[in-house]
Amino acid sequence: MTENASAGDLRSQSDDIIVKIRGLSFRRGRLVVFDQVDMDIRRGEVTAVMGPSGTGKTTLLKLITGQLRPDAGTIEVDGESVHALERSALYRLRRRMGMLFQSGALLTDLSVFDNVAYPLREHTNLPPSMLRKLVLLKLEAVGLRGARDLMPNELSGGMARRVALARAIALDPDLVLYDEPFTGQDPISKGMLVTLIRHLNDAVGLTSILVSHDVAETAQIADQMYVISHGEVIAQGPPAAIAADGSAWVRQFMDGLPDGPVHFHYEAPALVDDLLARRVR
Ligand SMILES: Nc1ncnc2c1ncn2[C@@H]1O[C@H](COP(=O)(O)OP(=O)(O)OP(=O)(O)O)[C@@H](O)[C@H]1O
Repeated sequence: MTENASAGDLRSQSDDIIVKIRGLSFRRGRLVVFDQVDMDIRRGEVTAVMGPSGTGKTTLLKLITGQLRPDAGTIEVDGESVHALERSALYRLRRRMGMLFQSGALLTDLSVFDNVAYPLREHTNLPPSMLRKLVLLKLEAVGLRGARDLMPNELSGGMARRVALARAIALDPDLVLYDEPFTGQDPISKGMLVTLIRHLNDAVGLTSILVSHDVAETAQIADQMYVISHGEVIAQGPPAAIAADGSAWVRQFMDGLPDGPVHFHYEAPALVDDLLARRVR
């Protein structure tokens, strides 16, 4: 074995973790969103991040992509410390991350084909014939090659989400971040998206981070799950281990119980004090 080969072998073993989060702390004013959080996202897997509403799941994705900066701690993506990178290096790293955000609507004036072609036109100088092939392959991967000429307003919600997914993988990212991909979908579209996320992850060789409230759907396809609440990781492991976790926090979330350690009310003074206070707001 040559020196290079052994170095490569070593790298492939230690590179098992593609996103490494250590001691992550982040506040929004007085609100502690994350307090000394550690997480490992393993390469090639689907990792779900779950937790009650407002617990910081979207914030976590924005921290991973460098849109937000932690107050303390580090986030490494493929060995690169996201928040230590110069702007141009951060943009290069971001190109390796596909994002399917809930709000990531399609460009309404562009056809399905042109929506998927958009990142390729922006970031590459591919000749048109090559670009066409790539776009058709991405659309084929989400089952919508035949819909290439439709406009976004001619698509169902589920189809639009799939086109957005084709666009998210247009630049062949290593990592895809999904923020609530199932929101607003009917059960059939939801089922289709669930299958598609798993299938793409394995067929294209991606790593997926999936933020979702949909416990059943997510548990179906995740290799690992993190449950976060009140700024901390309260459970982690494969779905079967989380399902067997008896802690009240985890049970409340996994079983969708309205009552439990997580309160329905956002932190506030006692209602009677608030109502009697001589204030205008
Ligand atoms: N721009 C902002 N300014 C101030 N506070 C914010 C801002 N964005 C989010 N927050 C607060 O940070 C916390 C985490 O928000 P985040 O959107 O990450 O939660 P989430 O877990 O994704 O919620 P949901 O499941 O409801 O989408 C919330 O309490 C929210 O009110």
